[in-house]
Amino acid sequence: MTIKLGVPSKGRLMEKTFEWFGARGITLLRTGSDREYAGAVEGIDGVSLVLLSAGEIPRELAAGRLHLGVTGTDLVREKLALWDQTVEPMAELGFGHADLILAVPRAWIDVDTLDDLDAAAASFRAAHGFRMRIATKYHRLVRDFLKSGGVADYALVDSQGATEGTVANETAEAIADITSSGETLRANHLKVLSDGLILNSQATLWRSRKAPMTDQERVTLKELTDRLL
Ligand SMILES: Nc1ncnc2c1ncn2[C@@H]1O[C@H](COP(=O)(O)OP(=O)(O)OP(=O)(O)O)[C@@H](O)[C@H]1O
Ligand SMILES: O=P(O)(O)OC[C@H]1O[C@H](OP(=O)(O)OP(=O)(O)O)[C@H](O)[C@@H]1O
Repeated sequence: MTIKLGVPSKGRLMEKTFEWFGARGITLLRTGSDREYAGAVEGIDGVSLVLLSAGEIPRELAAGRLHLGVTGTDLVREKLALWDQTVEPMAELGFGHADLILAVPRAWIDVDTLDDLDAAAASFRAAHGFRMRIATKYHRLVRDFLKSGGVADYALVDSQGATEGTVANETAEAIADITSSGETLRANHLKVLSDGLILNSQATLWRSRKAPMTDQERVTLKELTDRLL
């Protein structure tokens, strides 16, 4: 029986996570061919590496199938309703920084705040006969944010990628997505509302509150976290 550590299976998050563990004397590596999602942990016994999509790590932690996992704050808050009852943040890793924001077309010169958006939403509905559409993959976070901001007259449109393109493609009027450098927003003629920051996110090491452990696994987990934190 081993402690299961979930890490994003590709891209920037995987590479930076490998570096972060490596700097603490724990080597994470992919094994097998380039395309095989198999991995190993060196430098400590009793820990196995599970490579999977960053978006699936919250669910696996909550289900207790992973003991530890690395993924963004945004994905944990979005995917887990009562996130603090199922997972515990152990360390912010200092990379994967991104802001979840609400943005509208730059051409909407009268819309700079949530209050303005609320007013624009009402006139949009009156003019078009349907609700202003906001494209996002962060349904829970956006709904909660708009509720607390007093905006109600909108419809969410699901967008799992290239979300900033939905406005030019006329499938949405506004978007809520992650931004880092701001390049993608600029290139798609969008601007962030002045009070449109929904969440600051970064890559974080999480511990499952739900994963069952044997006494030996408990000892291994303690040894691992002592070395990492
Ligand atoms: N441009 C960016 N800069 C920094 N971090 C980002 C950026 N885009 C996304 N992230 C972060 O990276 C993490 C993974 O996001 P991503 O959407 O790629 O995961 P995913 O849904 O698992 O993707 P996939 O299904 O393609 O594996 C999230 O926590 C997100 O905040
Ligand atoms: O502010 P920037 O530095 O331009 O980064 C923001 C972009 O990065 C992410 O997309 P990603 O490249 O992961 O592709 P996706 O559209 O498939 O999510 C995110 O969804 C934004 O589109």
